[in-house]
Amino acid sequence: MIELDGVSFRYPGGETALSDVSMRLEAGEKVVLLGANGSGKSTLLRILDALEMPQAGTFRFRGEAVSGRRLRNKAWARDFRRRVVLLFQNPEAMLFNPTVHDEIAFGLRRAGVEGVEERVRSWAHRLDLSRRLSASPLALSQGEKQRTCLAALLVLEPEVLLMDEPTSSLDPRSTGWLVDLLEELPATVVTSTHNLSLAAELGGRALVLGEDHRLISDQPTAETLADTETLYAANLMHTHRHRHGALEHRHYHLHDWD
Ligand SMILES: Nc1ncnc2c1ncn2[C@@H]1O[C@H](COP(=O)(O)OP(=O)(O)OP(=O)(O)O)[C@@H](O)[C@H]1O
Repeated sequence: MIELDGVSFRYPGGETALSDVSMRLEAGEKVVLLGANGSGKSTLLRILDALEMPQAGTFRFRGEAVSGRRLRNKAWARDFRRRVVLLFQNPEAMLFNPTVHDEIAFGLRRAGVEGVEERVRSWAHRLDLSRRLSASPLALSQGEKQRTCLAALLVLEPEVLLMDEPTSSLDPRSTGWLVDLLEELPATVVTSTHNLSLAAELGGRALVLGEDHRLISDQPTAETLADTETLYAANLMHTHRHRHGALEHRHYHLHDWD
């Protein structure tokens, strides 16, 4: 469903953000994207959402090359944007409607879909937002904002859901709920995180970006988590000194904070 071949990307005037990345995602796969700060996770998600175009390599969606020229075709772009959606790291970037209800309804109204009201209520219920439908999105807590953004995307019933560090503003209950939702969702899902303790729950397959912006590992998540060499190389693990009384020794530690 998604194919990247030799994709490299550099922001205007910036350093390389992605280097020679190739991978394939099948429909319905749940994949976790791991990498240290600055390794290129957000950039990769932005390319998969066609917000950035790689300077080298190709991105194919359902067998078709995604290019600037294709996106200038309004009907093609509208169809792509309904099928592939991205939950930004910062939910504020996505919220601009006066109420939570309008926020969730926005994409449906724009797409001219039938039964807007019923769909909005159903997703608000699934995301525990029913009591907040008339609130301003700006008056919500971070976790509620995140869930509102997610409802606004899921109501479109996308084929591909891309999520950039979604757990950073969620408390344990909401995180548990997100993990359960992922299990039920038929969509292909790519979730970025540097929280290794959640990786296995977010996807059965793990892609790891190294600090050189290359894809350094693509294997089942359980194998990645046991692969200390790769985790160390990706700077997802470190050693530090411990003191127990007069004794000092070194431990390996996973970087599992958000
Ligand atoms: N808008 C931008 N302009 C210039 N350089 C950028 C821009 N956004 C990101 N970069 C650079 O591209 C590289 C990859 O950044 P990216 O945000 O994709 O990494 P990340 O893995 O998502 O990091 P984090 O875990 O901190 O969110 C970094 O070196 C970063 O400084």
